Amino acid sequence: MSRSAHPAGPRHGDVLPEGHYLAPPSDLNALDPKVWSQTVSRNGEGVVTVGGVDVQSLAAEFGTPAYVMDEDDFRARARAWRDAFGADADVYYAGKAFLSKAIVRWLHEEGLNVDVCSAGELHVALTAGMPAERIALHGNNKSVHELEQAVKAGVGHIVVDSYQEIERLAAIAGAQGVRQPVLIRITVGVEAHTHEFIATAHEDQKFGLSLNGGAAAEAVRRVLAHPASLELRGIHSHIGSQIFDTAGFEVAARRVVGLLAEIRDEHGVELPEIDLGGGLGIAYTSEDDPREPSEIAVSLAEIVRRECAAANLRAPRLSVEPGRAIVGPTAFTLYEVGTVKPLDGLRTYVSVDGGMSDNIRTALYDAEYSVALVSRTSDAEPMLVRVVGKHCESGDIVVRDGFLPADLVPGDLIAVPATGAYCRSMASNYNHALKPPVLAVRDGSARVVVRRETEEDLLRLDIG
Ligand SMILES: Cc1ncc(COP(=O)(O)O)c(C=O)c1O
Ligand SMILES: N[C@@H](CCCC[NH3+])C(=O)O
Repeated sequence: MSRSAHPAGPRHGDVLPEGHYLAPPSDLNALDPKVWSQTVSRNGEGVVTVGGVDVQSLAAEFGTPAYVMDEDDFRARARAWRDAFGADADVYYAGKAFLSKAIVRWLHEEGLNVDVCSAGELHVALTAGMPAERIALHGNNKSVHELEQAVKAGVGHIVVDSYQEIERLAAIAGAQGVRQPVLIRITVGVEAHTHEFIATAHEDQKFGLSLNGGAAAEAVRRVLAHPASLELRGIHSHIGSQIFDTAGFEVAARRVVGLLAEIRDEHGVELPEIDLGGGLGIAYTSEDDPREPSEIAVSLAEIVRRECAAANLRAPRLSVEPGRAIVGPTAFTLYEVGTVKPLDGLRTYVSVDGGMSDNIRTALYDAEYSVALVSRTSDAEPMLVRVVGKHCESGDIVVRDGFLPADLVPGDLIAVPATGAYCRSMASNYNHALKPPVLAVRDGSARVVVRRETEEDLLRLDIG
């Protein structure tokens, strides 16, 4: 998420302030396949199409703003993870990135499991038909209600995150006469190279039980003290999100296997599973270089195999929990331009009909995004733009720095790619904005999988 310094690039007129880090792209009409989903292209008229449907038709039929999801691309990415990890591993899609009934059905069909972290996500996953044993429940402060629902449904794993939760869950499972399979979430002490707010394996934060401080080993003792109601299946580690450098995962894998060996030595049990979490980064701009799932699968499996052999342990079953890497690149947000406001010597502000209510990531994490004019092509010079929303907030920024053609006018459609993850799921009703719909597009047809909110929806909760 850090901005990389760019060497003094080509200058186009005076569009780029002196010393600016970003260079204009050589072709403003090009759609970099790194940041756009696989079926996106331009048709003969220069209009962008996805899944065989052009964005003008989408805007005319469904309105803007809208999240437009490429179903084939989603399925292909889900399958790529499934295939990369193979039959000896499980891939849990992290539902927090974006969850809906359609997504759950696609995951089910493609052979993936789901990780949920609230009763709400659990409800969606179960309602859409995901078998409970293929669901894992996470959370650092799961309520009694959430634990009861999960045990009652028969979820495959509950990932425990505190001593108090171990006791709570043991009591709940005991009361239901269930022996609940659990994993223990540990913090392995890795400083993941990502934004502070989304790094989760360093010591000073709320998730997990510390390996170095001994809390992880103590949690193992406490879970094993409830053999009738808790079945300790393994250890879980998640080091953070939007990570490109895989060294952190490798260190985590080594440390998790190290704990398995300590557990074997202290308790005489070999735990059969480990989960190394999610967190693989995606390309938000052409400068990002994510790794393929197949590379990650090979290196993680190899490290686990090697470390287990060295510790004389049977290799445990491996799980991973990618969210962003599956759904992030599959969708773009389609907006209509409302105003174009050039500020001399600075940049041009382009206001769209959405904003921080449909994409909070720029304001929250200083995240970078790309943007393109999608309703036509243009030969005009590039102009440096900031794409902003319509909220009462100067930090209401969707794309901090991007280039659009200088002949951009109100009514043009622009799109921000790679908004499939953590945009709709973190959307808000700030200023009573109506959350946009999610459209699934495939084989020349589009359908609404999550409808646009209406003003009636806003009033439904407001009982006066
Ligand atoms: C426990 C856990 N698993 C999986 C994920 C998914 O992360 P990502 O969407 O970065 O793959 C997260 C979010 O960071 C998480 O907290
Ligand atoms: N919501 C974050 C990532 C946190 C993932 C959940 N632990 C993002 O948009 O990048």
